[in-house]
Amino acid sequence: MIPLFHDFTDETVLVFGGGRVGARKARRFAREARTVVVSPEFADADFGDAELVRAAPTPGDAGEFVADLRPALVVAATDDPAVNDAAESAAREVGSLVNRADRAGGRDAGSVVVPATVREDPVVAALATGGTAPALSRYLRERLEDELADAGAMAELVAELRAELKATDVPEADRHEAIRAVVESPKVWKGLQDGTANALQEAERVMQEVLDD
Ligand SMILES: C[C@@]1(CC(=O)O)c2cc3[nH]c(cc4nc(cc5[nH]c(cc(n2)[C@H]1CCC(=O)O)[C@@](C)(CC(=O)O)[C@@H]5CCC(=O)O)C(CC(=O)O)=C4CCC(=O)O)c(CCC(=O)O)c3CC(=O)O
Ligand SMILES: NC(=O)C1=CN([C@@H]2O[C@H](COP(=O)(O)OP(=O)(O)OC[C@H]3O[C@@H](n4cnc5c(N)ncnc54)[C@H](O)[C@@H]3O)[C@@H](O)[C@H]2O)C=CC1
Repeated sequence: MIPLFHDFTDETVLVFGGGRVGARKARRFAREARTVVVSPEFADADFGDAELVRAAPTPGDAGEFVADLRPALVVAATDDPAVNDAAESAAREVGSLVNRADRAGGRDAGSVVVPATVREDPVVAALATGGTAPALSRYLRERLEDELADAGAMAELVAELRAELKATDVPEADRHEAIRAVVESPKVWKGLQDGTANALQEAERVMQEVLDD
């Protein structure tokens, strides 16, 4: 399986099932998408900004919600395999992506897995285990959170430096080398911990060293 990134801004995500798993998926997608959760009961859990619709669609009814909302993604997270099957068929009929929360293993095109995610905006890392060990994805995610703690600030710094360099007549190969030297510099990473001004100063020094060579 190959991870891809999908921008859900201005899209709709439809979740069937309001248990612990439905709540976790809803929280995740509601950060970015209009998210609607359909379920007869809602676990005493945080659903983020998702809209909750109290209903218990039969397998025959599930398609109506999909046809009405035309979601970019349908999440099948009920404890009823027949309803999850119907949610998947309905999603495929209208060309939506589908996430089967109740299935491990390989998937056909259009059937996606939700990875464990570390978010240090604008940096995002996704982890999965091919469905073999989701608890391991979770554990590795927790470990990576520390590792990536300053990555967002580094990305913003590099974006600034790239724009600056692109506006000069420094040859492309030298620009690339200078940027690589910045992201690999322990002193710049250290500077990010002490405040952006320090990091910027150190990055300018590292780049100058490369460009003077
Ligand atoms: C295939 C996949 C489909 C999908 O949901 O997209 C799937 C399927 C299943 N999960 C099951 C169980 C658990 N899942 C978790 C946790 C997470 N599961 C997530 C993703 C995925 N789970 C996809 C594969 C990802 C990969 O390849 O690694 C994460 C990463 C993302 C998220 O869900 O948000 C999130 C961690 C988020 C985080 O913390 O960062 C825990 C641990 C916990 O809850 O603490 C347990 C209990 C321990 C255990 O069983 O391992 C079961 C068995 C149910 C049963 O026993 O009946 C199935 C179905 C089956 O295996 O048949
Ligand atoms: N992907 C993952 O990370 C995990 C997946 N699972 C799988 O996901 C399923 C859901 O897990 P939990 O949330 O822990 O189960 P749960 O039993 O707590 O929640 C299931 C929810 O589905 C709702 N539901 C039942 N019939 C429905 C219908 N016709 N339409 C809409 N909603 C309906 C129930 O009211 C309940 O809120 C499990 O059966 C299991 O197969 C379980 C653990 C983790």
